[in-house]
Amino acid sequence: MAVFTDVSPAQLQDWLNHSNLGQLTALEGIASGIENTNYFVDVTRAGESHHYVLTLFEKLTPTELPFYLGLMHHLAAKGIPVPAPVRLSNGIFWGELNGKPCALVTRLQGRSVLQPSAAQCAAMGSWLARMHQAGADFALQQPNLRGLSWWQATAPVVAPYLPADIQRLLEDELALQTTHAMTTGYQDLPRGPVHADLFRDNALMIDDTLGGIIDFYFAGCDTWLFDLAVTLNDWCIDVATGELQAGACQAFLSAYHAVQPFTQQEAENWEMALRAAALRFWISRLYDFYLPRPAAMLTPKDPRHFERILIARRAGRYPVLPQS
Ligand SMILES: Nc1ncnc2c1ncn2[C@@H]1O[C@H](COP(=O)(O)OP(=O)(O)OP(=O)(O)O)[C@@H](O)[C@H]1O
Ligand SMILES: N[C@@H](CCO)C(=O)O
Repeated sequence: MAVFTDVSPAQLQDWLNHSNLGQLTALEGIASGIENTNYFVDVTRAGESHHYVLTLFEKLTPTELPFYLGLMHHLAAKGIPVPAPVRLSNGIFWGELNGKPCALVTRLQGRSVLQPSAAQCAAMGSWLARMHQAGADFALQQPNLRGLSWWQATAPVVAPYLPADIQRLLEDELALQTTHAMTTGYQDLPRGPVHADLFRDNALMIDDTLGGIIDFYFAGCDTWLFDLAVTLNDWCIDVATGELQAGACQAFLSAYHAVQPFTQQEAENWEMALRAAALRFWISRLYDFYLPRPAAMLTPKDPRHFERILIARRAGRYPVLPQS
């Protein structure tokens, strides 16, 4: 269930009228997703059909939206397949419905895949490199709001729920990541706007082609390597065992490298990036598991999945980055 806030056809038609966006022909709540309320919305305008997704932001505040929606607009304008936000009559990309900030974005084709093939991992790697390049001249700056400062603030909140040995793992990794973030090697890594939540469920595939990437609402400025690590940790595993698949890793990393070659410095920071990416989602899943939102009838995602991934990366189980 992911319609936290109901919108009636009459309410939406009234909202569309303010921006002359046309006549509503279909409105359907979307069941998946855990962060926001989403609807599929069809309208006709000047005799043509348009297919959109309406998102009501349940937690985000209007101060964060210009970065996310502006980045999607910037990437879409450069031909990167992402939902393009619709500009409203107020000249910006977001408005308000039922007391929640909201946005209308174009609906993309495709379906998410549970177990991507090597060809699909390659499509993902190439998309990610092109997105990093295309985002490099985006004018707005916003940090990754689920970055180091958030881990430092949230780890002590979830730690008391964990057995002592797992608490020690959490504290040790956080301390190492804190020290690592101060090294010049880390600070000089290529960086810019990154998606930062590029899991399989955020990619819509049409066979081996990428229809597009959705859900930019954790995007922020961070190292490209962090984005790569988040994506590899989710895309290149055998879903049944959680272990990395060599063929998928190779396809994903080679495709990225062919568009945006890896630097020596990225190779040196790779293990810590993979560990950071595992730590980030371990902490957020622990938080959602032990401190769930009161109104949300949701099954929390398994935090132990990322505890195991962190342990595997600390033990050296990861592929090397290709070098030219
Ligand atoms: N632009 C789009 N085009 C096509 N389908 C979309 C689009 N945006 C969202 N969807 C559909 O809506 C579903 C829920 O969207 P999304 O994953 O963004 O949910 P969320 O609650 O906002 O985020 P989260 O993934 O963090 O739970 C997606 O799985 C996808 O099926
Ligand atoms: N991708 C996140 C969910 C929120 O975006 C996870 O799997 O924990």
